[in-house]
Amino acid sequence: MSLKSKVTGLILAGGRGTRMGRVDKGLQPFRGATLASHVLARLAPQVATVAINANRNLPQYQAVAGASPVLPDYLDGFAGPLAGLQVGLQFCPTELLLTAPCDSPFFPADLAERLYAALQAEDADLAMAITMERDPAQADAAPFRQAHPVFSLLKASVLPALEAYLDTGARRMEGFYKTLKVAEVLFDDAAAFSNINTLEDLQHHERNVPAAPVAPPSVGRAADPAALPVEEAQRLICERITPVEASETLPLLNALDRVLATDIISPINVPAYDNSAMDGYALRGADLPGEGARSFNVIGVAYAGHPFTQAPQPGECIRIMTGAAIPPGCDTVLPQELTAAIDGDTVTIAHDVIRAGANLRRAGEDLPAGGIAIGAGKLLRPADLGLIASLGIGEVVVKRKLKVAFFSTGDELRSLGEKLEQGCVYDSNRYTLFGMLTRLGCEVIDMGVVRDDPQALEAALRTAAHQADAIITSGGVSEGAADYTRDIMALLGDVAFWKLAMRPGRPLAFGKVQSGPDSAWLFGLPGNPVAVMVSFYMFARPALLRMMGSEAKLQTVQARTASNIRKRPGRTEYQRGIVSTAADGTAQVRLTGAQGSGILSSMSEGNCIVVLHHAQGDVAAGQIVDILLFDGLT
Ligand SMILES: Nc1nc2c(c(=O)[nH]1)N[C@H]1C(S)=C(S)[C@@H](COP(=O)(O)OP(=O)(O)OC[C@H]3O[C@@H](n4cnc5c(N)ncnc54)[C@H](O)[C@@H]3O)O[C@H]1N2
Ligand code: MOO
Ligand SMILES: [Mg+2]
Repeated sequence: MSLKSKVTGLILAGGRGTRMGRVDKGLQPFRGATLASHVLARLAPQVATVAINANRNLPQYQAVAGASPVLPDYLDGFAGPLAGLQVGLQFCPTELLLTAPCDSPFFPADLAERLYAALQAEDADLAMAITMERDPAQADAAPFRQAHPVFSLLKASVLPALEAYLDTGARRMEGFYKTLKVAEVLFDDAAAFSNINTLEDLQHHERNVPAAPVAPPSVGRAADPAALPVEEAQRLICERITPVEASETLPLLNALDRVLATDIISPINVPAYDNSAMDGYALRGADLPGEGARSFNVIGVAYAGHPFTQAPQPGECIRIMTGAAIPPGCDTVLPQELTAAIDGDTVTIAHDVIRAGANLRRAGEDLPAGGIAIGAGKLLRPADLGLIASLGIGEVVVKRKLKVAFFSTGDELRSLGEKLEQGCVYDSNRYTLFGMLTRLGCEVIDMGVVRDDPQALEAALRTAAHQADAIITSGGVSEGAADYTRDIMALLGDVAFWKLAMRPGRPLAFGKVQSGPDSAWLFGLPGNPVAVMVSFYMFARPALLRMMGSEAKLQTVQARTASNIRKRPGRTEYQRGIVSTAADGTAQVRLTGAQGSGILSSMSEGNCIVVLHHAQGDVAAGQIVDILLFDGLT
C-alpha cells in the first residue's frame, strides 16, 4: 500500500487573518491563483484525498477545493488551528492526516514522506516539521529551533484525545501536542516553511517570482511580472461572487432589461397551427403537375383568423392569405405570383414552379409546446418580450434589482454647482458610473463625494454596506499618501488590492465590506476618468451581471487598424477607437488621439475599445484587432 493512499491532506484556512487586515488569507491572489490553491497544488500529489478547513467565504473555498470538502469548525468563534484539526480528523477517511496552513505555499514536495519516516521510526502519534532559523537582525547570534506545528502528520486515531483536550477549554496546538508522542523532523530549508502573514509579505513574494518568459517589450519599461493578468482577476472575482436569490413577478412590460429567474416553458406550439407563409393557393402537393400545366378549381378562401375547414378534392385548391391556417388535406402553398393564369375561380399552375410542401410554417416550428422558450438567466431584451407575449404569457419571474451604492473619493473633487477652486476638478466619475449602472439596470444609490478622511470614508462604506448589494468607489486605490481609502477598505472588510497587468485601470480593490450584520461587495476603481470606466466594464460589470443571475459575456468583433499601434506585451491595453466601414466594405478602426487615462473625451468621441491582448506586441496598420463596441456594452 503506498503512503499516499494512507494520507488525507488538510488545508488550515479557518483563521481570522488578523495580521493581514482581517482579509481571508487563503483567498488572496498570488501568482495568478489564490494562496490556498497554491497550497492545494503542493499537497494534493502527496495525499489520497484533501479537505479545506475554512470558516468564511465557503463558496469561494469550494471553488478552490473542487470536488473535495470544505469543512467549517465545529467549535464556535475562530477557535484556532486545533478546531480545524478536529473537523479534519472527524472527516479523515484514511489512517493518517497531513496538515498545511493556507498561507505557506512553498513547503517541500516530500513533506508527507519525510514526516512518515519519522512517525514510523519513532512509533509516534504525530510527526512535526522543525527548522533552524536565525534572527535577521542578529546575524552572529546562534540559530534557534523553530517548530511548525501546523505542518504535521498525525494518526487519525488521536481524535478522541483531541476532543478530550478541547473539552477542557484549552485551544493551544502546542499544549495538545504535549499530550502525544511527537516525532520532530528537521528540514534544512527554513524558507520552505515561511508563511505569508501580511499584505507586504504577499507583495514581496509576488515580486520575487522567477521572471516569466514574456516577449521582449517593444518600448519603454519591461512588463511587471507581479501584476495580475486581467483574465486572472476576472476569474478570481467571478469565483467569489454568487447570484442574489430573491426574485419578483412583474408584468411583461416592466421586465425589459431584467434577468429571468425561471425558465419560460412554452404552454403552446408556436405557431399554434400549420399556416401559410405566402398569399396564394393552398393545395395537395401530390396534385402538382409532373409536366405541362394543370388547372385547379378555387373552392374557398382562408384568411388569417378565419380558417377554411373543408378539404379539397383532387384538382381543387383554396385561396389562402399569409398566416391563415392550412386547410385540411393541403400541404403546399403556391404564391399567387407563380400562377400561370388566373381566370375567375380557375387557377392554372405550370409544372416545376414549386415543390410539394413549400411555403408552409409548421405548428411548433418556432417553439414546441412544453419546451424551454427562454432559459433562466437571460437578460430580457425587446425580442424576448415579444417571444414571451407570443406564448400568451403576461407575467414573468425576474431576479430582484441589484442595489448599487457609489461614491467618488478625493479632496480635489467638486460637485456640480460648486465653485472650482485652484487645484480642484469637477467630479465626473459619479456621472459615468451613474450612466453605466443605470444602463445595467441597477437601482443606484448616489452617495456623492467623500473626502480623503478616514472617518468620512468609514462612515460612507458602512452606510453603503447597510444599503446596497455592491459598492463602487472611484479614486484612492493607488499608492498616494493622501489616499486613506485602502486602509479603511482593508479595515472594514476582506478586500484585496491588486496591481493589474492592464492599461488603463492598473490599481483595483475588490472584496467584501462588512458592517455589523450587513455586507456588500466592493469594487474600488481607480480615480482616473478613463480608468474608472474601463475597470467598470472589465470587472464590475461582469460581476454585477453575475450577481443579477446573468452570465452574459462581452463579445469582441474584429476590425482592421488604420494605423500602427504601439503596444507592450505583458499587459492588456484598452485603447479608444472609432470603427467605421472602409471603402472595401470591411470594418476599419482608428484610434481617438491621446490615450491618457485622464482623457475622458476619448471615451466620448470613440465608439469602441480596441482590445490589445496580454501577449500582443506592436500592431502594424492593416492588421486585424479585436474591438468591443460601445453599443454592445451599454
Ligand atoms: N506611484 C504610483 N502612482 C500611481 C500609480 C502607480 O502604480 N504607482 N498608478 C497610477 C494609475 S494607473 C492610476 S489609475 C491612478 C489611480 O489612482 P487612485 O485610484 O488612487 O485615484 P486618485 O489618486 O484619487 O485619482 C487619480 C486621478 O483621477 C482624478 N479623479 C479622481 N476621482 C475623480 C472623479 N470623481 N472625477 C474626475 N477625476 C477624478 C484625480 O483628480 C487624479 O487626477 O494612480 C496613478 N498613480
Ligand atoms: O489605471 Mo491608470 O488610469 O492605468 O493610468
Ligand atoms: Mg491616488
